Amino acid sequence: MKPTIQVHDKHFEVLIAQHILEERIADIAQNLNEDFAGKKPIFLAILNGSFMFAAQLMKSITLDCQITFLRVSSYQATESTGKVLQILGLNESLTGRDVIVVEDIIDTGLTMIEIKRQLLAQAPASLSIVTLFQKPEALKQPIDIQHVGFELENKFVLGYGLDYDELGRNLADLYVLCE
Ligand SMILES: O=P(O)(O)OC[C@H]1O[C@H](OP(=O)(O)OP(=O)(O)O)[C@H](O)[C@@H]1O
Ligand SMILES: Nc1nc2[nH]cnc2c(=O)[nH]1
Repeated sequence: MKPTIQVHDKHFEVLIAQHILEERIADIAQNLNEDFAGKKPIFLAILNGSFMFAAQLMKSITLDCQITFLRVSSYQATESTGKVLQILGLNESLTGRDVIVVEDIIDTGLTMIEIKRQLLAQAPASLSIVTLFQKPEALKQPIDIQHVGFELENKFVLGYGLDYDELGRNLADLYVLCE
């Protein structure tokens, strides 16, 4: 039996070890270095979950580039419009820039679809999406993602920046909820 850890009331086991995650992140960085050779992209890392992925990715990026950290807040605007997602912390103009959005996970895809819509309104030269994890079966609408680190089954995961009720973000491996 695999060893498990407990976070709050739930048990998790290792799904992907740190060294595998970090080898794949180095490959993604290499692809980005090639895709954006001669350009000065701006990386937009979506907090909180992407902090560990973004830090590891940037260590292998050799381009002249900027990085900035955004938060998205979703709140109930009115009963009729339902959930509204607002991007916070974006002070730079993205017009004419090569923008690379860095996410930890795309699950239903609804967060990323809305982030994309708002960023495209600023007329960037290009908009690329990089996510460490994606759950293809959970996607609610098709979405163009340029770089995916790992495709996962539709199960709750934890660690490497991702939380369960705010705990577990500091775990160096990726864990999955035990069945
Ligand atoms: O594809 P979706 O179903 O929309 O889910 C993906 C979103 O969920 C996570 O963020 P979360 O809201 O948990 O915030 P956090 O990054 O601060 O943990 C993740 O970082 C994505 O932003
Ligand atoms: N921690 C965590 N956050 C998520 N946000 C969307 N999907 C997930 C998931 O599987 N785990």
